[in-house]
Amino acid sequence: MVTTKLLTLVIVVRQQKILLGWKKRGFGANRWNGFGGKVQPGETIEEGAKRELWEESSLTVDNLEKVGRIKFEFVDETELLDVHIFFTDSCKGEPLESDEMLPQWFDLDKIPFDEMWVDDIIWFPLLLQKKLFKGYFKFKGHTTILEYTLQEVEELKELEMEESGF
Ligand SMILES: CNc1ncnc2c1ncn2[C@@H]1O[C@H](COP(=O)(O)OP(=O)(O)OP(=O)(O)O)[C@@H](O)[C@H]1O
Repeated sequence: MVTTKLLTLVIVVRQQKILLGWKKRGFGANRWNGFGGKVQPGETIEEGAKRELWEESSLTVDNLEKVGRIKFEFVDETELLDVHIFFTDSCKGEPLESDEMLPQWFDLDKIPFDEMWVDDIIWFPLLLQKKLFKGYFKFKGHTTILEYTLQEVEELKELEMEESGF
């Protein structure tokens, strides 16, 4: 049976720099990524995104902008990842290291894509151009993309429809 895990990912930009965290443990360890994790029962996706941002970086934010949604499939695995991606340029506080993440600011033209998930270099340009997007990536293992689709969408509601484009 195929199950789907609901996940969040928050990309923080401030003063022309992007904040990434070095994931110290768990899924995607030893890579730079945005902040996020599993949505818990009883919280909305945006609440889950804010909670993970706070837990992993100590930053707070009033509003997150939803910018994209990507589904990930891994061959020979029965769990799909449904990642809801948010952006903020108005978070508060200073980032602090947590058990899970070591935060670091990067210039926007020096994003360390060679130490990130291999899909990131494909969709980050849309995010940085403030486009809305949806995508699907099929992985073999954790470093090979077998196939993918990535589309800009006009409206947020196109991200809400469960089966659209996937
Ligand atoms: C396959 N290509 C990918 N490309 C970019 N980002 C990816 C990703 N696959 C997963 N992600 C993100 O990685 C985090 C994992 O979160 P993850 O550690 O599993 O969640 P959470 O912190 O709840 O876990 P614990 O309960 O601590 O184990 C989460 O933000 C999720 O969106």
